[in-house]
Amino acid sequence: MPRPKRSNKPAKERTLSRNNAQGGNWKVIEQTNPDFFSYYKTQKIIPEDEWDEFVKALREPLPTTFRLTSSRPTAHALNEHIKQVYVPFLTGLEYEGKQLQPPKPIEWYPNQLAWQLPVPKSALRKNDHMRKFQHFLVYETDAGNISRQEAVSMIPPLLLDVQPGHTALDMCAAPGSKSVQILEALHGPALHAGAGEKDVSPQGLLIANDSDAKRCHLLVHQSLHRVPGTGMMVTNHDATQLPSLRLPKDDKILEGRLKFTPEDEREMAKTPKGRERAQKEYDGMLFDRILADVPCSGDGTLRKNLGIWNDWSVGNGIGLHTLQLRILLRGIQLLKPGGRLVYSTCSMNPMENESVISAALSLCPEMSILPVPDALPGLKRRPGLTSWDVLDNSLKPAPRPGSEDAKAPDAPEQPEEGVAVEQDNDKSTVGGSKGKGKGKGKKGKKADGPNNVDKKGQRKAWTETLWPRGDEKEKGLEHCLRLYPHLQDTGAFFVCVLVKKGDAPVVQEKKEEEEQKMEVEAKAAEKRERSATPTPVDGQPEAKKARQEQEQAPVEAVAKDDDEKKEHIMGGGRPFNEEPYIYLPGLEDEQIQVIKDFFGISDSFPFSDLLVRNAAGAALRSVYLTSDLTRKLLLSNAYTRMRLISCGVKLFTRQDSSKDGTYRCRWRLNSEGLEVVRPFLDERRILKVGNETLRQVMEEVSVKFEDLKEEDVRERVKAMEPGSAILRVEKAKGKDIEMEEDLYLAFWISKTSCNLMVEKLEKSALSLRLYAEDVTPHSKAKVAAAKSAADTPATTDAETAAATDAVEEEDGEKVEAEEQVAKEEAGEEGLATSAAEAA
Ligand SMILES: C[S@@+](CC[C@H](N)C(=O)[O-])C[C@H]1O[C@@H](n2cnc3c(N)ncnc32)[C@H](O)[C@@H]1O
Repeated sequence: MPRPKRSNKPAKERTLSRNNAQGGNWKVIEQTNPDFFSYYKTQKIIPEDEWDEFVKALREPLPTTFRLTSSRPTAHALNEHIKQVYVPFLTGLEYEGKQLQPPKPIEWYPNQLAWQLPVPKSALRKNDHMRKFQHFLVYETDAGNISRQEAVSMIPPLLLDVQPGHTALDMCAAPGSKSVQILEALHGPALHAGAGEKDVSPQGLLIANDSDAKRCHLLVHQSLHRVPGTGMMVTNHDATQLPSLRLPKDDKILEGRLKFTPEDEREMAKTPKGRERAQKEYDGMLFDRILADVPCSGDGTLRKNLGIWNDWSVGNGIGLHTLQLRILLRGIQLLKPGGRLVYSTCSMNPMENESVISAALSLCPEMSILPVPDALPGLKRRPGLTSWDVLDNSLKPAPRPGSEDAKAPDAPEQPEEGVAVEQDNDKSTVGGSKGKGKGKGKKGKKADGPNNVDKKGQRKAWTETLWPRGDEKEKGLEHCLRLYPHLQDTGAFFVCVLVKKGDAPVVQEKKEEEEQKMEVEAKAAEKRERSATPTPVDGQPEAKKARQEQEQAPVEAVAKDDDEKKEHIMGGGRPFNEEPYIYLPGLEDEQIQVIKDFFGISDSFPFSDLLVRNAAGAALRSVYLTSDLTRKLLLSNAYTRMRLISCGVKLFTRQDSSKDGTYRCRWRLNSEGLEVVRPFLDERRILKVGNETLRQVMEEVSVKFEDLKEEDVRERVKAMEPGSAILRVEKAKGKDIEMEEDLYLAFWISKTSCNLMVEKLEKSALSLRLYAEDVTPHSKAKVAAAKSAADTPATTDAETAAATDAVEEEDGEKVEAEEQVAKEEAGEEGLATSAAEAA
């Protein structure tokens, strides 16, 4: 899009008109900050002759960017759909007298699977064609086929070069856009339709970690569910203290084990015999790939986080330097010899970038920077700095430890940890382990607090690692990548690719303090598990007895217990109140045997990798599948030690109805796990239907057997045993589209009717793609309600407004709605609900 003409008005007015143009009513922010400009001019981050262009770009709104979930079978078809349908549809448009540009592929993104749309938000909302496209983006995002992500934020995972089979760690992962990219890479590249089946479960492992528990849950529900993987785990540690995880030297020691008990954990951590056993039986886990996308001051996000213009200070970056360095150093310890680590920030400040890298390289001679000049052809980048100044908040040289300046009584104190910003997703939030909250560390001029004095009550000196050491050229710091807004109309970013020598010695750091913390966790877990596990009766094994009792008990009651506030387990000084993960005894478990028979699951399915999340270790509500490697980890480390928030793929969910007698198997296949389990199923639960039936079940909440239009489908459904099934549509046809790949959807067959078991938004996305409109009952009801409430003139307005609101909601509100859908749409009860909904 041609940029709106810049006027010569002062910055304040310019900002106001920009906000109005975007349809917002934010408070006016002056897009200027003299300290910011002087600081970066002094640091010479931009050549003199590019400065004005750089500043101009910083003041422009950021274009919309998105990428396709490359590992999904639909990726290429959807990309073609954008090219063939939407690009022509969005070409030649005008808005307020200006030409609007259609989306264009991001040049350097592999396989042209990422796009940039340089159109102001107001045009997206108000131009009819653009609004339709926005609608499409919203639904495909909710369905997990598209991720809205800042272009430069896509770079670190690409340079990490993750391959299927790798073990990867994302140290600061929330909200998760880069973790999703890593998972996609673990899956391997998407296959073009018709290229045949591929293993849908990613090889290898990703541990996505974040120190903020709430953000960890966001990570699970908002991001990782897009690329369900049996080798995915989410943990909640301070990345500077990530524990070394054990892996068994010989798998035999895991035989017959269903969990790693807190007693095991305590023994291994505490007693000499236990330590000896740990050394004999286990290795510490190291990773092939590590991403350290650390909390940072975020001034690279100025184009969308306008508040940074006001809040920016030298101290914000300096205050995060030590935390960033400590995270990087822990990452280096956990990296395999020969492995690759990518360090990145959305900050332009050398205090958070080159100085961190330089210090780490001085401390870790086994590491070096990998030059990547040929990676991502088309990406414009600038080299890393090899010299910089450490300045205080008055932009004067800061006192270097040991220098005369530092000893002076009026030497400025080092700022505390500052404001950390997260760069991804359109809604930005302030993140950071410490230094959260605006204003903290601002201007770095707080009065002496406990953090600014050492144990002897002396003022803390500035950190030596902030300063360049003079060997930055030899260290190859110019091989770092600096991405700036004026180069390709993006945000700013810093990326450095580091590699560890293949023959580097392995350092398994073990802090006593860390072990003590783990012991406290283990004790608390033990206590909690004891109180949650029913006492054994009649000499039966605990888990079996528990399972039998629980099976007889009404599930509602169990569910209620599960939901009750759980005991907090303190770990690292922070609460940890997650349920344990316990493996089921494979086919020895009665429920799993029922599931196997009902769905016709082949013997080659890894039944021993199925687990549950409850202290009783019984199949009560959900059954998950993990990879073999995940299983080894979970059976060698207590979940409390791992601070495990989530792992594996939810395959089966218990489906209860008032008429339980109707169903031999009360378990339904989860949409999320469908692709994982499908290759192991025989034909008994697969219902092949044509386009007519597909349209029917898309339009109705539930369809009675006798109303099914396709006769053969009607007969087949009647003959099938009630319960969960999979709908298969070969080459589904819609308005102007014929899908190349077969469509598989979770389905439910009750006694007299049947219905889809797909999340509402996912159903809407599919409908839009197939029929170019949302034909689902959910959308109809919503639009009707919106129409009558607001007397909205056009259907599309209401739909788009609702959809736009949905994407702009806080991430946390977009949680998976499957259970609710299941309750509403399943069986006879579902019919009643749907009737009410339709009414
Ligand atoms: C820049 S954001 C990460 C963005 C993420 N990589 C993505 O692509 O979506 C930084 C994250 O670091 C987390 N964080 C802050 N301090 C941390 C620490 N000490 N250990 C681990 N995570 C930390 C914050 O909660 C925040 O989610």
